[in-house]
Amino acid sequence: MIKLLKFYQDRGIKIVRGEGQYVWDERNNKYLDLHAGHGVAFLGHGNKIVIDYLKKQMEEISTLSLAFNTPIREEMIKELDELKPENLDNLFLLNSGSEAVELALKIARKITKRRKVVAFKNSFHGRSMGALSVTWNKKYREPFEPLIGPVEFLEYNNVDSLKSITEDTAAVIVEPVQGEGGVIPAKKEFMKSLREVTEKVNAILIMDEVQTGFGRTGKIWAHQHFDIKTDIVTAGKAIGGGFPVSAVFLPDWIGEKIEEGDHGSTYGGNPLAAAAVTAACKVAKSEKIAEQAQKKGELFMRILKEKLEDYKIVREIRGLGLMIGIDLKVNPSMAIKILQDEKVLSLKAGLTTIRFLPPYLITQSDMEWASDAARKGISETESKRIAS
Ligand SMILES: Cc1ncc(COP(=O)(O)O)c(C=O)c1O
Repeated sequence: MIKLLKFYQDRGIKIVRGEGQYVWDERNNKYLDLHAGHGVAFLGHGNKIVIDYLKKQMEEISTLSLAFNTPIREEMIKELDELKPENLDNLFLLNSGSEAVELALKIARKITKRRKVVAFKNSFHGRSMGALSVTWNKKYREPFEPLIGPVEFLEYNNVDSLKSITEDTAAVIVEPVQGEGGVIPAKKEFMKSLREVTEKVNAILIMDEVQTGFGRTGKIWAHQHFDIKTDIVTAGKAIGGGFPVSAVFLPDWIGEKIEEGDHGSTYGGNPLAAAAVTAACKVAKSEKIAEQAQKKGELFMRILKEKLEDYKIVREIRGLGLMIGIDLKVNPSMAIKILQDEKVLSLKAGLTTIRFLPPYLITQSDMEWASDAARKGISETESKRIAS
């Protein structure tokens, strides 16, 4: 029988359906889903508006090249206009976060006519060749070298390290909160300095908001926490309400220099993706998802701190909005497994962090459930460590 390659460790359960912040396995066990398909299901599973838009679009027309116009794309543009990052009035749609990063890197090279890209230690930007080149983890990169270069990795949150950004830098790519790298929020002075330096040397600042974007951190765009404007924003995951779609936002001064043939995609901006994004925007506005993420994130963090901070193996509980990491002094895999046994799905970040990426629908009792499950996972990990 043909084998489906997964590239991820199998979690040992078969999920058959999802609704809101919950999923169910084949034995009808209910789980709180703080994994959310690597953060995609921020609007919850099976959002009614997203489903209705997709069904209708499927019936009307599901595929149509960008060479032709169609009403759903016009509707999407109208909806997205109120949510787009400030000054970034040009949009290209693709299908995954990595593809959005690829396009951003291509554009930076074309516009600046420079080659070097600066990224940061612990960064994650995807696994296609360009995106992988600016991803920090050597384990992901080394088997595929030589990658696209030159790339220089600087210390994240270290203003001094920004001196290496010079007139030969085409672009700097940064996550406002490093996700895969360990849920590490950027410091305000770091982001402000990064903006200043890139402006000074005319390097393009690419804000990779694939994980942080669309409300998760308590603002529609996480870089808004730092009162800065950026040159390019890449988005993905949450923006399609579960449908695979990504986006690159650009300002006019870059958009004007893009020519026919510079990029393209068979599926990019297809009517189904446009329908999904339109619906997601409607939900984002009517449900005020960013405000909810901010309030709920603060509450969740408080509950987690109360219940977990006293454990010796807990180094730090940190995050922004509903992007939360419990950083341990040890490998978190056993705790993540115990969380799953307690019917709470979470994921690993970096080498030592338990990561929660909840749907915005999470309630206080869900938070208590997750915190109690985390306490069990952490206390058992701690006792096992003491015993060994
Ligand atoms: C910040 C960031 N950029 C890019 C990506 C790659 O996205 P995708 O897996 O959709 O290609 C991810 C995925 O986790 C991400 O977190």
